[in-house]
Amino acid sequence: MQPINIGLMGVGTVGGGTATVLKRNAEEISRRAGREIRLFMAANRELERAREVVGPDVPVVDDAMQIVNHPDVDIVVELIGGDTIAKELVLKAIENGKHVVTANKKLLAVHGNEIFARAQEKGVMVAFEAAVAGGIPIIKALREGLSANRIEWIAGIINGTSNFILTEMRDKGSSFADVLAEAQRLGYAEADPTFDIEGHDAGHKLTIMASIAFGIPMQFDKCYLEGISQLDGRDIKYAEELGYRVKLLGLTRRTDAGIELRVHPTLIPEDRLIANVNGVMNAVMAKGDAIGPTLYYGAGAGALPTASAVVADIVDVARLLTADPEHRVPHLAFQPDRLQDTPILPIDEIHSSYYLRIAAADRTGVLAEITRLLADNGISIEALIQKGADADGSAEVVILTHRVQEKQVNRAIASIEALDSVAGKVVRLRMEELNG
Ligand SMILES: NC(=O)C1=CN([C@@H]2O[C@H](COP(=O)(O)OP(=O)(O)OC[C@H]3O[C@@H](n4cnc5c(N)ncnc54)[C@H](O)[C@@H]3O)[C@@H](O)[C@H]2O)C=CC1
Ligand SMILES: N[C@@H](CC=O)C(=O)O
Ligand code: NA
Repeated sequence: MQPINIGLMGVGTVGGGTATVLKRNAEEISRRAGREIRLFMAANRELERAREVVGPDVPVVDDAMQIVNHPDVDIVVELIGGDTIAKELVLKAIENGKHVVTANKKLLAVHGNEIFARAQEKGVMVAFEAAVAGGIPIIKALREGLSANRIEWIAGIINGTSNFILTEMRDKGSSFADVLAEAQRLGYAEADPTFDIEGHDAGHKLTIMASIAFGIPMQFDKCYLEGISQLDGRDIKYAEELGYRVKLLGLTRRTDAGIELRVHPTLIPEDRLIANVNGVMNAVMAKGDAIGPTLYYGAGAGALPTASAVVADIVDVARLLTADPEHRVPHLAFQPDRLQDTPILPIDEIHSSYYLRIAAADRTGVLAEITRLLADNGISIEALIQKGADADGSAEVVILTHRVQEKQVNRAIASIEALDSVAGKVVRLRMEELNG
């Protein structure tokens, strides 16, 4: 039987890892796929670097369109990134009737609706396991393993770079800038690392998971994003004193009013498994109505872990090449004509519990004023601690609230900030129990 020809576009961190895994495990991979999987051609901006990686037998070009238009390429693997040239290449590959494997979460979160519609029309597959939580087979789990369930919520640590930064800062006291530079050196960070630290990358991945979990179109523009760059070390420390870890969490939840879709630093009780996911590791919890809470853990970034997912997708596509398109697993788990336009809730309509840190004058009556304002807004207090008074007579009050709608907390914060006895802005972080 003829080998299956792979056209590899982008031979950087993930592309290099993919070439390595295809070569290293060639025998096992072909036994699984039923055919030899051959790296047929590669494209990379830096030709020499790519040649060193793929070896002398694989032609390397600098114009990836040559791969997309090559009549003998069966599967195009897009590992360039971004949503400009990558979008052009993927759409052209689909138009040419080629199957696509990509790790590009931004491309799918922003343009996925168009890409999957075109792929559906042309009867080709677009596989994207590597786009969410790197090597963890979370797309497979959500799309196939949990297909009996009504999924209630998904919560994940899905940006390896941010988790690496938070862990190194906590464990080694390293500076934010130094750890970010290390994450870049290790190939974890996006080409523009603000995507990692400001929550965009996690938002892209969460958007994709929400779409698959709830059968809704991709709606990245409605995803609430807050990253870790503004986190204050004091809040991480106080949270720990109260028994919580702070993680950058992506959370999507089905409610009667609509779907919550949000990424932000989150306090999680320290005894939850997910609170103890450290370094570049990712973890995703998914709660189904039948199975209850489930947890998936593994490396979320890096050359070989991400290549693991890319190559698994290549094997999947290879196995299904001859299957009637109607009998393949739908791209977004639900049949394309059965997606629903369930609304995504604006952030002030979500429900959460909250951590509040307030700089208040250390004098009688201030605490009573603050707690009264919270009560006036229907907010009840779960815990309250006061941190020592400074020389200037101000103290820090840390309050944990019970679950409440975000707009109530915002109202309470505005009136607390207006008190003469309160200085500056109230720090507000969201908290999630994640106990099913
Ligand atoms: N690095 C990681 O751990 C992970 C990355 N991803 C995604 O995988 C994709 C690739 O990421 P990395 O490998 O980290 O990036 P990278 O920057 O290491 O590699 C990209 C490669 O594409 C090449 N390139 C850029 N423009 C090109 C063009 N017009 N034609 C041909 N080649 C071109 C560059 O020369 C470079 O070698 C991105 O979509 C990223 O979001 C997904 C999961 C994990
Ligand atoms: N930059 C991303 C790479 C994987 O998706 C991350 O840090 O998680
Ligand atoms: Na994955």
